[in-house]
Amino acid sequence: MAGSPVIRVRGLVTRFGPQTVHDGLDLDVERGEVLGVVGGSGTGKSVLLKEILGLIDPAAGRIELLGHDTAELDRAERTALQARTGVLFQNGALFSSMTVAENVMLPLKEHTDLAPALVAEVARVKIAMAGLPPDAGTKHPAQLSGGMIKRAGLARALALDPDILFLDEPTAGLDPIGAAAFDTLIQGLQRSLGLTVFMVTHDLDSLTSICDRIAVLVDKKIRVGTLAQHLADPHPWIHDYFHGPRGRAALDAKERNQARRHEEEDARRLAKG
Ligand SMILES: Nc1ncnc2c1ncn2[C@@H]1O[C@H](COP(=O)(O)OP(=O)(O)OP(=O)(O)O)[C@@H](O)[C@H]1O
Repeated sequence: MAGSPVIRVRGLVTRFGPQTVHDGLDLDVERGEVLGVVGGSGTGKSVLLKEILGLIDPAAGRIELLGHDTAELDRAERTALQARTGVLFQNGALFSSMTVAENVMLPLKEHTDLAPALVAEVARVKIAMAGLPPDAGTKHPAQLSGGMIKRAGLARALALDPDILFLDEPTAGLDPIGAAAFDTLIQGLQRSLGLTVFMVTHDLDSLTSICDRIAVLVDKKIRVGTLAQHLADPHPWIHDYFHGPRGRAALDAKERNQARRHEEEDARRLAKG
């Protein structure tokens, strides 16, 4: 994770009318890490994601994305930079009048000069990478389950081989098995593609199982740390979040998974003799 951060936020202030959402927020996201972003409802997680992407302008502060100060870019430069990111919005944000394949092809048509046959082929590969069956490409969003919509949105987010993947509540609305499968998929893609992942989530299982570090939005700022660091943080919201019943259950599950992995390693070692 050496080198300059792929996202660097300094002194961010966000206001909507009289409401101040962020007040002097700083954040560094390192290349190749999975950063989980948590915080109470309305603390500005989604707004932060949109500001980093250049979809909302902050009232003050500086945001650097992949080494570029986003405020200094003209429209074309901003669009080119956005093409190096992929976003999975909370509800998939698929275009309902288009098939899944057409949704995935859209960024390729807009941002590349690839021949139509190649565009279709790339879309087919991305749909498979997102864990969807081949026939999913011909379906419309209304014909898909919630989990399939997330995967289709993910396929579209991966269309342009992004450096950074932004996920807004990727497991919200999925059952625990579907959510765990989605986490595994994200982790596999992150490792094989070397992605940086910025993931807004309420899902403690995702935080404990796939995130390298966790950013907590409290008091209009961010505190970033490992799970162990947050567990030792006396801030009341952070303490309640990680030590509450849901936090405890997720940590127990993490410990059980670790114990199972150690057992598997031991069994493999014994089998080898
Ligand atoms: N375009 C907007 N105009 C005015 N206020 C907004 C706008 N977008 C967000 N807000 C306000 O900013 C605050 C932060 O919103 P945001 O959606 O980022 O919260 P969040 O932390 O993602 O919450 P949740 O976990 O409930 O999704 C909220 O009070 C919201 O009402």
